[in-house]
Amino acid sequence: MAAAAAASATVGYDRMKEVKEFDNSKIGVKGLSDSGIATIPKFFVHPPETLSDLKSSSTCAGIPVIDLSGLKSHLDRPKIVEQIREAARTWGFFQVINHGVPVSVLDETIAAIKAFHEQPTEAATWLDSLQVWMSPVPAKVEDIPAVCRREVVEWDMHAKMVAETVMELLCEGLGLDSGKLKELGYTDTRNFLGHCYPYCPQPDLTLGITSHTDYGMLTVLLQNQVEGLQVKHGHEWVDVKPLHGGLIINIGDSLQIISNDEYTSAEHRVLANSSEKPRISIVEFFHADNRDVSSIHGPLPELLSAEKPAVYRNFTMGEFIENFLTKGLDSKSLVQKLKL
Ligand SMILES: O=C(O)CCC(=O)C(=O)O
Ligand SMILES: [Fe+2]
Repeated sequence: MAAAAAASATVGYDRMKEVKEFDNSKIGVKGLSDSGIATIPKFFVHPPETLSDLKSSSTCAGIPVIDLSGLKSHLDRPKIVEQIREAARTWGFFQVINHGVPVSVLDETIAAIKAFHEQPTEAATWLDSLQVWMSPVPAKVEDIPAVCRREVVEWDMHAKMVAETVMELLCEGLGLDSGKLKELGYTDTRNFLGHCYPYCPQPDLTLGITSHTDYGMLTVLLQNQVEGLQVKHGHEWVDVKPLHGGLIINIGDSLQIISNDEYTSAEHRVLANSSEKPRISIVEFFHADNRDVSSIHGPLPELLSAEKPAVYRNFTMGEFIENFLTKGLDSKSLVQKLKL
């Protein structure tokens, strides 16, 4: 990581040794936070270039909020399709409200993930996560921690339903049949992350998650009422204000490519948490079906014409997986690699 390079440049400072000692101590970041430390260990400090613009610089109201209640009436559907299309094109990030998932389910899911993280852990960054593969190789239910098992399984079902609704609208926004993207199997390849960002005493020196784009098709994100998520819009970082009852949707790199740049994946990051309350976020990623590494994806032929030629070359699922394994959360690496 860049932080490693910057920190290890300090003469006489052995970052790796300190990281190792910290790992061996089994205290974890949550343990540090709970112990009431006033300063964070040096190896967490990010380089000046990442720390210089942490504050949101934007004066805009925030990412678009789209009310899905009108879907019950067929008359409102074209208006909602247009709102989703515009948000996916210009922001790559939006919130949906009245999505059909009861607010009590959102609250229970957040409470369960919080309870999971209140158990003793050894997290090694300002972010601690529970990760569960839901499909195509689902975790055995017994493998999901008992404290949040029921809620994780239930959340997966709701997140899938919301993703399906939004994907249908996104298809229509591209002028395609509403089931077109489902053919790519995105609901069959999904993983669940239950993040916890403990209180950080020096939030100006580090980050929860560094800037990245999600690399799948679509992400459904549920957060509690603690701020921290920021989205890049143009050259500005915009705070995503918690909206009780809302769900955040963002476009991943794969969908940017498949839509031939009609939709965009936006860079986002999470600040270290300056609030005493832990920040909880629950993220479900939907990917194109990754079971067959030889399967080929790329800009949908239906979207291409002489005026709109392909902006990306096709790729195999194997190439996609390899890119993730080597590049990790490197923003837009897939988009850049495949650009013609
Ligand atoms: O915690 C959040 O709000 C965002 C997490 C995120 O961007 C990710 O897991 O990819
Ligand atoms: Fe992300």
